Amino acid sequence: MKLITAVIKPFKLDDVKDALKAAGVAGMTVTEVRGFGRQGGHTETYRGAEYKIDFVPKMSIEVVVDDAAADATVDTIIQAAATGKIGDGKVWVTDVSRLVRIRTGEEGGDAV
Ligand SMILES: Nc1ncnc2c1ncn2[C@@H]1O[C@H](COP(=O)(O)OP(=O)(O)OP(=O)(O)O)[C@@H](O)[C@H]1O
Repeated sequence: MKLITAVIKPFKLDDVKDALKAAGVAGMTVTEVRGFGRQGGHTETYRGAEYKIDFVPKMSIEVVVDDAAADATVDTIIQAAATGKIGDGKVWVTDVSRLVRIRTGEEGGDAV
């Protein structure tokens, strides 16, 4: 199992969610976060306000998928989240050692 974490522009959340659902992803977690990348020294506009260097509002997405689906899921997120402009975000992949569905006790791929 892989945990795919993506930090994206908030207005791209619906596009990414729709693309992931279309790709068959069974669930996801989203969190409002703030952060910065290499855009330091530049400005970004969010809801009409300009942010400089400091923490820019972003959405963090977490999706756990089978190993075989990880690369395609990353590609799906990139395609849906990209604007080509600075601050589009990042996506990274982490190994998951155990996944359990609390209701049934199912584990691993059965619990996705
Ligand atoms: N190294 C990192 N570790 C953790 N989170 C990061 C890292 N880099 C960026 N982020 C998160 O991703 C968000 C968007 O990053 P950003 O798109 O600015 O990355 P970048 O690599 O600087 O790319 P760009 O050149 O497009 O700005 C940041 O606001 C931050 O929340």
